[in-house]
Amino acid sequence: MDIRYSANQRDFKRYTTEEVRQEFLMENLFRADMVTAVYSHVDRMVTFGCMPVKEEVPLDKGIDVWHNFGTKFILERREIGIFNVGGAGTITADGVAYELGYKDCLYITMGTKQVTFKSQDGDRPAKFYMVSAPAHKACQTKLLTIKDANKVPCGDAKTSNKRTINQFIHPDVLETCQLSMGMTSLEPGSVWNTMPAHTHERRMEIYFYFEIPENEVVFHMMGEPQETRHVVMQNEQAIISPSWSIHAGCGTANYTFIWAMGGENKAFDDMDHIKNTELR
Ligand SMILES: O=C[C@H](O)[C@@H](O)CC(=O)C(=O)O
Ligand SMILES: [Zn+2]
Repeated sequence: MDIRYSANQRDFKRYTTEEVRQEFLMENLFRADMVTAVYSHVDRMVTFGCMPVKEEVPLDKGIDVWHNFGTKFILERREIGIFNVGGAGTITADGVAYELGYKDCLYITMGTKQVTFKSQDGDRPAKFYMVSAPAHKACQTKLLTIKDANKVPCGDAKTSNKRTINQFIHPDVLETCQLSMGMTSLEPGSVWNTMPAHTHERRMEIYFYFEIPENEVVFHMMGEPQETRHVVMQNEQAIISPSWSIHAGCGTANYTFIWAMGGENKAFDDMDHIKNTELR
């Protein structure tokens, strides 16, 4: 399994482009009938990707669970949030089947032994993007559609950041141990997410960019507010943001992204905003 040990903000200042990418960027998440997993030591958050084509693929396919997690099954002491960013598919969790269309989300509780993924049509495979956090109690496994999400319109076309934050796995919608996840959609002509940028010392965050049109990219900004770097990201790539790092992006076209957070608290608005003019 791809393991990322936490990098600190002092050494980060001296990283080359390649070192920044190796440390934080996650590529090739969706490989046919495989599970890709990246274990980050930042809050022990694990990012998974699975694209079932011909097979029904178990979450632990190709993963030595005892070696990497020290448990008998992956969700023995973990919870997970899953978004489908591909064709229609089915997730089966301990015998219960959940149908997920495009952009539907499933939260699966700690204690779930068997999780498998299947596509309805292998020619239009489902793509399951997932983030898992350590958990300490069982919550309710729940399917959340875009209709169930708490919608927060924000930004403005004048500042090129008109967008809707869809809060799916969020305290107002669903109880979890520490995971929160949602999806932010930018309107055509709006390309900036987040600004003004923020950090949240008490949580880490992972961004997964998708719906980036062909030949377009997103310049993802990271680093301490006064020591920023950018990572040029392509469609369906994800990036880790430690608590000390801003996380904001500017696309060469509009796009959508899924954010996932874990750490000390679940208070969505617990952010330390940085004035645009104070960034360096
Ligand atoms: O801590 C919260 C996260 O960074 C995102 O929800 C921000 C976001 O989706 C946006 O403003 O575009
Ligand atoms: Zn954030």
